[in-house]
Amino acid sequence: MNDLFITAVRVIDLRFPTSRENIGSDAVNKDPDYSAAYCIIETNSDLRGHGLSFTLGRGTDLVVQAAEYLSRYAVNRTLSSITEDFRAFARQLTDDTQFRWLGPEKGVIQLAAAALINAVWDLYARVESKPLWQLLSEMEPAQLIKAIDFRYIDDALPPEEALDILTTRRQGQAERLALLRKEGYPAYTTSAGWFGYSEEKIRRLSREALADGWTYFKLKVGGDAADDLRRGHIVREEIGWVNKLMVDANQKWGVLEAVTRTRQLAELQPWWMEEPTNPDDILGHARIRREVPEVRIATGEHVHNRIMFKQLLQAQAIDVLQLDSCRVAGVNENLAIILMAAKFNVPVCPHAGGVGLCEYVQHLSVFDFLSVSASLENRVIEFVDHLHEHFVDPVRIRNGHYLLPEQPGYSIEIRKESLTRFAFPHGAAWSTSE
Ligand SMILES: C[C@H](O)[C@@H](O)CC(=O)C(=O)O
Ligand SMILES: [Mg+2]
Repeated sequence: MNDLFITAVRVIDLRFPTSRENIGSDAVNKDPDYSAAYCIIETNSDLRGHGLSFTLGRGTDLVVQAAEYLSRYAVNRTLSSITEDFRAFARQLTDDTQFRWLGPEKGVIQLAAAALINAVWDLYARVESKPLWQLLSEMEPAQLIKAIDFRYIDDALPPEEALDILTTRRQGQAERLALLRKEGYPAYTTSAGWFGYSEEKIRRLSREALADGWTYFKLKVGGDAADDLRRGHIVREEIGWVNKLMVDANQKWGVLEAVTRTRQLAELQPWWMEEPTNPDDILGHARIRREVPEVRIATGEHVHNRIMFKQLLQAQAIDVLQLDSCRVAGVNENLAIILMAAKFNVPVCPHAGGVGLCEYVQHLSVFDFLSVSASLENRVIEFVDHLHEHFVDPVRIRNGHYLLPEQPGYSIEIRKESLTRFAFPHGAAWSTSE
């Protein structure tokens, strides 16, 4: 296909009123309206690129504004001028000499950069007529390396080592792909255990999820200690002790309280304890992990960039790395993080509790398995059973596994009617009391 020319970027403030049913609630984020700054890249052809960054409602307008500002680096360019030097494009977005003061590489501008960068990858994959995982896993290792910004991480992962991982892991790729085609990628469900759900609802949803074939379950904790344990035992009564249960505190505690509470929760035999404390507290995570060795420690959904992940790995602070497809600066930065995790031998289990995150991360995990880690051991992708009906190419789950996405792109395109109805504040979902 001839090179595409990017003519415009539209950014939409999209919000779903999930808080009305406590969907997505946790001990800290008690009333999330799953939302997104949603980017559409227009071109001189019928092809468009779609990308979003996940938000919780209020503040989405700030990410929209930031993405509108950053879109100047994509408009009036050919697609190939970006993809041939993808690292430079990502750097333009994350390193604008004035805008970067608002970060750098964190918060609103990082989310905005992610939405745009992911939209470019979506467009690129559509042009190549491949799902993103396939585009990535068929790219030459050297080409992938060219997309990664090694600044600030080459002390832990030099580009030559990353290249070596990608080159050696090509071996066996066909067999691994055959396995995924047959069985899918293992997953876990969070949808039974939201913080705002009653005990009856948690029991019923755990039972239903078990009947649907789920074997890994996650429960929100961080409330009253006795309540957390009681709710945990309800889930255990339903799923038994062979199936896996993870607990997620969403940053609720200081380090000392996290140590105490994680020890108490150990009686539930959690497969991991997630976000026990503030995500910026790398040494705090290391201490919790050291002082409660019987429980594995997971974090990542609020880790802003590859530099923080580098330190979590160097400090031996985590057992499970939960990258987020649009908290860091899109696919490019996630490639860096996946490669670092492989170097440190820490499994990646991506965060997907939000809108569009399941659609995104399935591609990253499949790529990880095919081209980087070459392992499924201790690896599961999160699944939440909400809002998939709004996607043109939604995730497909069978028996607790993600099936391989087949359509070209990054699976993130939202249906036109949904874009209209849930646009904030004038879409029908918000302007009328439906
Ligand atoms: C606010 C989100 O729903 C958050 O609770 C998701 C999360 O922590 C997870 O999926 O893990
Ligand atoms: Mg979480």
